[in-house]
Amino acid sequence: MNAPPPAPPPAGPILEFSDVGLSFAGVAAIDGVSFGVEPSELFAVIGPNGAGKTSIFNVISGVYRPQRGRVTFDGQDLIGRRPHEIAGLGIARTFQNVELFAGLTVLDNLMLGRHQQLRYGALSAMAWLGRARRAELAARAAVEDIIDFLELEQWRRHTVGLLPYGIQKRVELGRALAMEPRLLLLDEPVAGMNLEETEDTARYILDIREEIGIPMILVEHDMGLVMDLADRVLVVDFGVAIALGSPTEIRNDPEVIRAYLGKAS
Ligand SMILES: Nc1ncnc2c1ncn2[C@@H]1O[C@H](COP(=O)(O)OP(=O)(O)OP(=O)(O)O)[C@@H](O)[C@H]1O
Repeated sequence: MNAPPPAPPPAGPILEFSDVGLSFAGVAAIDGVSFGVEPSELFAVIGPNGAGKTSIFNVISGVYRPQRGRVTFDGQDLIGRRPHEIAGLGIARTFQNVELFAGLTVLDNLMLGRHQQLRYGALSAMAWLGRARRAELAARAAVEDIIDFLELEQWRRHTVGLLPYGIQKRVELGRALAMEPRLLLLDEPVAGMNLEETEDTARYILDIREEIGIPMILVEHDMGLVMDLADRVLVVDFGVAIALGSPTEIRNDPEVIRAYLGKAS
C-alpha cells in the first residue's frame, strides 16, 4: 500500500513583528510588541486611543524606525528601509485620513498607484519604448479591473476632491490595490463612514480576501467590523500587547474588557 503523500509544511507568517520597541522622547509608543501575520490572514489591531496602533503601521511601512526589535516581510528585514522601498516589496497602505491627489480624477489616482508598481524607470522607458508602452497598456487594463471590482465606474472621470468621503476612501483602497500588494495595511478604513458605507467597505474587504487572497492588517475602532471580519485580533494598550486571539477569545478576555472599560469610565 502506498503511503499518503506528505502534507506540505505549514507556511510560516509572511510578516513577523518581533519584540519591537519605539519611543518618542523616552515615552514608549510600542513596548516589546510581537506578532506574526499568516499568508491570506485578516489580522486586526485594536486598542484605545493612543495605544500605538498607527505607530505599528508606521514601523511596518518604514515611516518610523524603532529602537528595538525586528520586522521581516517574506523573510526580508524591513527596519532601515525607506517607505518607497517597502512599498516596492509589496506592502501597500491606506491612511486614517484620505491621502489622494484631490485635484486629479479617480482614474489618474489609480494609474499613479499603479505606476509605483511598474518595473521600468524613465531611462529604460526611453530605451525600450515598446516594452514601456506594453506595460502602460497592461497598467490601464489592471486599473480598469480595479474600477470594476470596487464599483467605481460612475466616478472614474470625476475629480477625487469633489467626491463624497466614502467614495474617496474607496478610491484610496483602489489606489493601494493598484500597486498589486502582497500585504495590505488598512488604517481605520471605515472611520467617518455612515452605516451603508461601512457595510459596503466590509463587503469589499471580504471580496479582496476571497478573490485576491492577500493578507491584510486592519486597524479599526469599529468593534463590530473587527469582530465580523478578522481571523485574529491583537489588542494593544499603552504600547503593550495585552491579548492576541480569535474574535471570540478577545471578546471574553478579562484584560481586554478591563482596558476598554477603564478608558470608558
Ligand atoms: N511622531 C510622534 N511624535 C511623538 N509622539 C508620537 C508620535 N507618533 C505617535 N506618538 C505617540 O505614540 C503613542 C501612540 O500613538 P499612535 O498614534 O500609534 O496610537 P493609536 O493607537 O494609533 O491612536 P488613535 O487610535 O488615536 O489613532 C501616543 O502616545 C502618541 O502621542
